[in-house]
Amino acid sequence: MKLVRTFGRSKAAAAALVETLEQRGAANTAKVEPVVRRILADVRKGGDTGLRKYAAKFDGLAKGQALLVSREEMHVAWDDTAPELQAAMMVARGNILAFAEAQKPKEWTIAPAEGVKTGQIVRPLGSVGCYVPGGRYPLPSTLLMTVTPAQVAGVERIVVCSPKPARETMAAAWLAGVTEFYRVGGAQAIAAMAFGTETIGRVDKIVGPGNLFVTAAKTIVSTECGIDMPAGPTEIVVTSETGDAAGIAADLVAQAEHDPEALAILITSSEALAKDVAAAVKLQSAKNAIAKQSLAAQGCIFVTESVAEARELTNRLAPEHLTVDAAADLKWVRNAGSVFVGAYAPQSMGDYVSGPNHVLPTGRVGRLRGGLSVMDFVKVITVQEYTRKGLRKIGPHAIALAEAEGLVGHAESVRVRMR
Ligand SMILES: NC(=O)c1ccc[n+]([C@@H]2O[C@H](COP(=O)([O-])OP(=O)(O)OC[C@H]3O[C@@H](n4cnc5c(N)ncnc54)[C@H](O)[C@@H]3O)[C@@H](O)[C@H]2O)c1
Ligand SMILES: N[C@H](CO)Cc1c[nH]c[nH+]1
Ligand SMILES: [Zn+2]
Repeated sequence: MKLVRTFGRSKAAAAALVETLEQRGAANTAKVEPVVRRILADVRKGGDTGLRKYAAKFDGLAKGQALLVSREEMHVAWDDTAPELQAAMMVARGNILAFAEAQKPKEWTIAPAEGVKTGQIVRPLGSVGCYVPGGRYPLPSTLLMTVTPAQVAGVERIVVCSPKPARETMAAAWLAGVTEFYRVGGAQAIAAMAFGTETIGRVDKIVGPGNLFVTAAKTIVSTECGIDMPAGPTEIVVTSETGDAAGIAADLVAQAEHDPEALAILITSSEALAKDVAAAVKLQSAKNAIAKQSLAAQGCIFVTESVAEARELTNRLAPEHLTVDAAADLKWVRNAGSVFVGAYAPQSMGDYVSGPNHVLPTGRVGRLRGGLSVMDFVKVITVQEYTRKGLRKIGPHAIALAEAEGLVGHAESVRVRMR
């Protein structure tokens, strides 16, 4: 990992690096945009034919192979899964379910004046597409993380797309009760869910993580289909003064192993911790080819002049995963997808079993929102109800505002009911 001091002689270089990191999300999308646009256009025009062409090219889909993964295939996959893994999936699903239930927005009503009721009702989306990555590793955990909150929200039609689905992913689908699962991935799967094909009906919203191609495709289709957020190649920032070097290094290596494009960063004002973590990362990543590649390409350790500067830089980067030393640190955290507190909270626990979602914003979108949640699968619709008395009470204020805006029709629509 590159060691970068934010003061002294390397101050300018550090500032330039931070700017590059800030622009990384958009720059990465731009790199793959031409090829992704071509795939999207081909699937939009060619439907199943276009989809199959790319699924065969990138993921080895056989000619004539069914796109739909049958319930029977999922059942066989579940039966072939080792009991320990079945148990792990059940624990993960239970915790994700409980967390999503707790997060579900509530319906409520208030009375701003006598005879006036305002409130909100909560309704599920009609249909969603859950993208489950399957390029480098099968991610059954992502199937549980995307499908479960959609079910808690009450979404009627839940579609899953995953390229060359592994037995473990199909087993997770069985556990979650998935009924519409297609063995397609990449930008072509995003196109199919956004535009529809003969086999795959379009959905209202696409959620889930993926590599650069998937993330760029989601961003492009977002003008005509809802999306959750860019949840692209994994990012980790550890901001620590007192952490344990071996544990910090293990988290950096773990998240770096997702993708050569993954981003792993330590921010500290402690020169000694920086050096210890650098040495531990070198050792721990020695046999992990992908982690080694991403750490060499993007990994860096910022040594800041002060603790305050370390915190400010962390919020500027708005990372997907953030680890801090202690609960007191939560006070200064403003931007992050998910926060892990203390030496005994490996980020991998959040990836699998804690319950909060592991589908998290990348590319500094942590400035705008947290991870995927049940809120992504519902609409909060406001409601307002008046009695004649209520209208007479606050109607004149609406008339005053309407007249100030010159909207005489608005004013009259209130006045006519007050007579
Ligand atoms: N941010 C999050 O919440 C989060 C969560 C889990 C995983 N991830 C990320 O998801 C990603 C998973 O990536 P993956 O590659 O393993 O699986 P993936 O399913 O995202 O991508 C595989 C697909 O990429 C497409 N593809 C590959 N090479 C291509 C090319 N040259 N041209 C066009 N399309 C091409 C193929 O269609 C293939 O189906 C990783 O980057 C990981 O870090 C992020
Ligand atoms: N760390 C990933 C999010 O960036 C999620 C994941 C799934 N499996 C293992 N990890
Ligand atoms: Zn992970």
